[in-house]
Amino acid sequence: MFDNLSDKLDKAMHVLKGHGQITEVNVAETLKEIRRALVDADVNYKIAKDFTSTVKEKALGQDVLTALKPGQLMTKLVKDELTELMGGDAEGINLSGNPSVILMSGLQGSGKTTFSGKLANYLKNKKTKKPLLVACDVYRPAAIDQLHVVGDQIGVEVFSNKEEKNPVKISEAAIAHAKANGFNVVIIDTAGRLAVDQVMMNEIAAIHKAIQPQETLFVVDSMTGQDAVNTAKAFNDVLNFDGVILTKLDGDTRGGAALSIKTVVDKPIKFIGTGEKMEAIDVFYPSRMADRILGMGDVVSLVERAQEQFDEEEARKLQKKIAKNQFGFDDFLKQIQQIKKMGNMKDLIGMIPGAGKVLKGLDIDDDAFKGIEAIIHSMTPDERTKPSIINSSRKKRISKGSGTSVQEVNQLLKQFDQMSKMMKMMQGGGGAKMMQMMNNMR
Ligand SMILES: Nc1nc2c(ncn2[C@@H]2O[C@H](COP(=O)(O)OP(=O)(O)OP(=O)(O)O)[C@@H](O)[C@H]2O)c(=O)[nH]1
Repeated sequence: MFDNLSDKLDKAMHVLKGHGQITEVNVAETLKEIRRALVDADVNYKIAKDFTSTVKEKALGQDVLTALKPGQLMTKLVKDELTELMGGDAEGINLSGNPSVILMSGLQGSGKTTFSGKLANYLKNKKTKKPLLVACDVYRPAAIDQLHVVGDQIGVEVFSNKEEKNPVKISEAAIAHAKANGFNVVIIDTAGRLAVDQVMMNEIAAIHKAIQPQETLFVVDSMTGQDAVNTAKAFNDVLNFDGVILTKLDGDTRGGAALSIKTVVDKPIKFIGTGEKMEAIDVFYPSRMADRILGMGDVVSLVERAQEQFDEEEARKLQKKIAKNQFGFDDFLKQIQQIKKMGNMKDLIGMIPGAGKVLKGLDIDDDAFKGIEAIIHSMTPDERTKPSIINSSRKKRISKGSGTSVQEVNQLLKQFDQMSKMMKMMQGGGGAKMMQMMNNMR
């Protein structure tokens, strides 16, 4: 996420390294670099210029006796300003209505339908709501089918009517259906167009006026950079929406949309989409995002994700297995699946402070566990519970079955063996011995 920007900001801070204090001269060069980094990330020039002016004012106004070194001070000031630029405090969505009606707006392909599903899934699982999804695209039957596929996937009912060509009527009927059937949130997915046009704007304005939603959200593809900001402005002029959803932040986006939208439309970014899966949705926290941009990671989100996946019952079972020396490849596979549920590898690594810098240039596969999983899947149940029986002919068979080399199979077996020993030791509290083992593994 925002790798280029992070890199450039890091270099900009470097200018101050070795200087005892911030002066007009050394700060000027750093600020020039910061401005350039922001403009390169597709941030509007005026926003970038205002940004550096504020940082400069604050930097020169700081007490010279501050305990922070100039580089650290500048990083803190930039972090604070980035947070401010992206919206200050995190803002939730309004769920006060009964039902609460949420209207989705945005261009075709921005990720409206996918996000409607993600939001329904999030509200159902994390907020114990009973959501109803509504398909209001009266032009493309395929869009209605797509929402049904999403609904089936997450176990949420979808309201649609392919015969009705008036989206206002569909929305009203859906709300009546929700009231009669105990749904407390209604998420309306509307039709998008390839570009902003009057017909689409009139249509969504009419829906908006008729149903008076508690929350109108504008969904935008963050990969579209400055265009994202222009589209946001056009929609906001008509709808006066409540919040922005930035999708596809998992891609190679430069970050400009995230950094400029709040200033242009003065509406908060509420959620971000970080993948195609239904779980790839995150509440947007400006301060955590600023940390990530500055390469400081986002440990809070990482721990939260781990906690979400943590199952106490499973953990207890696992502990018992480890104690009895019964931890096998099936358990290992389960652990991998849990990690995978936390998000893609690139995203997770980006949350570890400093990791981005250390692993720079390394091509981390989205599915880094593919090879390991293939190897385990090629093992027999017996081999999974008693890896010690895997002799050389079995290794050959496993490598063939998984499309890997015998060397890779060997490597996994060795790592698994060391890991099992380490786990056993952790149970027994053999600290020093474990350190020795970790050193060996390295
Ligand atoms: N990588 C990634 N892909 C996404 C994300 N959100 C949506 N997509 C993909 O983007 C494409 C378009 O998403 P849709 O949800 O169909 O977009 P839409 O706005 O509903 O488009 P229409 O229904 O045609 O108006 C699909 O292939 C999605 O899988 C995201 O956060 N990350």
